[in-house]
Amino acid sequence: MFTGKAVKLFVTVAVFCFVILYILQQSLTYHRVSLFLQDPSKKPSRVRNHLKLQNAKLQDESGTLGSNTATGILGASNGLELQTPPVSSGETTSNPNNLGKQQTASPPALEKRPRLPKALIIGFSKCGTAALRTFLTIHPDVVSPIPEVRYFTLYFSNGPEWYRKQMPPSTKDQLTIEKTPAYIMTNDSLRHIKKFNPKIKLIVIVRDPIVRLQSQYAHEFVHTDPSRRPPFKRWWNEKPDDRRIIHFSYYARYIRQVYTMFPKNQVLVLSEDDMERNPLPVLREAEKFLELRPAYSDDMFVFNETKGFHCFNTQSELFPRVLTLVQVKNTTGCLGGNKGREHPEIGDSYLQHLVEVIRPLNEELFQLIGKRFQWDNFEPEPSTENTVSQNTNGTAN
Ligand SMILES: Nc1ncnc2c1ncn2[C@@H]1O[C@H](COP(=O)(O)OS(=O)(=O)O)[C@@H](OP(=O)(O)O)[C@H]1O
Repeated sequence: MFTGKAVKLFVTVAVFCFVILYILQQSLTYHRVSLFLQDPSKKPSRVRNHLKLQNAKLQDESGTLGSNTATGILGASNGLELQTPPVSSGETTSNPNNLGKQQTASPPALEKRPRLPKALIIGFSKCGTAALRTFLTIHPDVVSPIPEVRYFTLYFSNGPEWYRKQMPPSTKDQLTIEKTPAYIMTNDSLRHIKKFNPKIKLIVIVRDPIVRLQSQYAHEFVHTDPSRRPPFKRWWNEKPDDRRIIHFSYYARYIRQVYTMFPKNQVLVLSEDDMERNPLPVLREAEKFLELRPAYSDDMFVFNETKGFHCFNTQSELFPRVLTLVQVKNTTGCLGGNKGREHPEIGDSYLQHLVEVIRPLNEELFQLIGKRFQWDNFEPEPSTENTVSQNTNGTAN
C-alpha cells in the first residue's frame, strides 16, 4: 500500500517536472527566435555562419570586396565563394536537388533561382567554346549550364519557361550565359534569339580556320580506326561545291548575318588561338564586354604542354573551389579527353593551297569585325607583323 502511494506520488512529481521543463524549453526557444529576429548575431551558430556567408555576398555585391580588392582581383574568400549551391529560393526551382521542395522566401538580392541567359556563346564549334564557357563559369558573377541547351535551334517551341528551367540557379546580380555553337550557323536560330531578347550579348569565338578543319576531322573520325580514315586532303575535297570551306572556314559569312540582326556593340569576337596562348587577356576582354568585375588572375592558369593549351592551375589556392564549379580533371585542371585531340598531318604543298584559298576569307573577316587575329598558318602581312588581335585601324586591343 505504502509502496503503491509512493509510486503514485513519484509519477505525479515526474509528470509535473516534465511539464514545467517543456514549458521552459518552449519559452526559451521563443526568446531565442525573438532575439534572432531583432539581432542576427544572436542566431544559433549554424544559422549565424550561413548568414555570414550571405552578408559577405551582399557586401561583395555592393562593391566591398575582399582583401584582393586593391588589385582588382577577387580571391577565393569572396569571388569564388559566391557560386555555392543554392542556399534559398522563393520558389521551387528546376535544380534536381530542389525538385519538389517549396523553399522559404529570402531577400531578393540573395534569392537563387534559374534565370534566363543575358549572354550567349553562339559559335563556332571546335573553336574553344567549351573552354571559354568553363573559364567564364568560375567568375563569381557568372553561372552557366554545362550541356548545350540548343533552345534556339531545336527547342524554341518549348517556350522561354522551359529554357529558364534548364539554367542553374543564380542570384539576380549574377549573369547567366549559355553556349551552343550551332546557334550562329542558321538564320532561324538568330531570328529566334532576336525575338527572345534583342538586347542579348553575343560572344563568338573563331580559330585559325585550318586548325579548325583539322580539329573537325579529328572529331568526325574519333571512332574510326586510323588506318581506315580518309586522307585529310580527300576529306576536305569531298564536296565539290566547296561546302566545307563555307561551313568551316568562312566565319565572315555567318558573322555578317549576326550583324544584320544585332548591333555590333552587342557582339564580341574572340580568337581561340589567343586563348590557347594566354587566356587572361581574352577573359579580361570578355569581362569588360559583359560588364563584370575583374576576377581573373595569372596564377589561375598554366600551360599544359601535352594538351597544347592552358588549364586551371592545380597548385593555385583557388583550385579546390574551381573543382566544385566546373568539370575538369582534378589531376591536371584540364577539360576532358575529347579536347586536345591529335590533328591530321597536312602536306606542305596542300597546306599552301589551303592558305591561298582561305586567306581572302580571313581578310574579309578582319575587315568585318574591325580587328585582326594572329593565326600561325597565315603569315602576317608586312603591315600587320607582330600584331596580335589588332584593330584593323592599327590600334592594339
Ligand atoms: N583551355 C582549353 N581547354 C580545352 N580546350 C581548349 C582550350 N583552349 C582551346 N581549346 C580547344 O577547344 C577545342 C574544342 O572546341 P569546342 O569546345 O568549341 O568544341 S565543341 O564544338 O564544343 O565540340 C579543342 O580542339 P582540339 O584540340 O582540336 O580537339 C581544344 O584544343
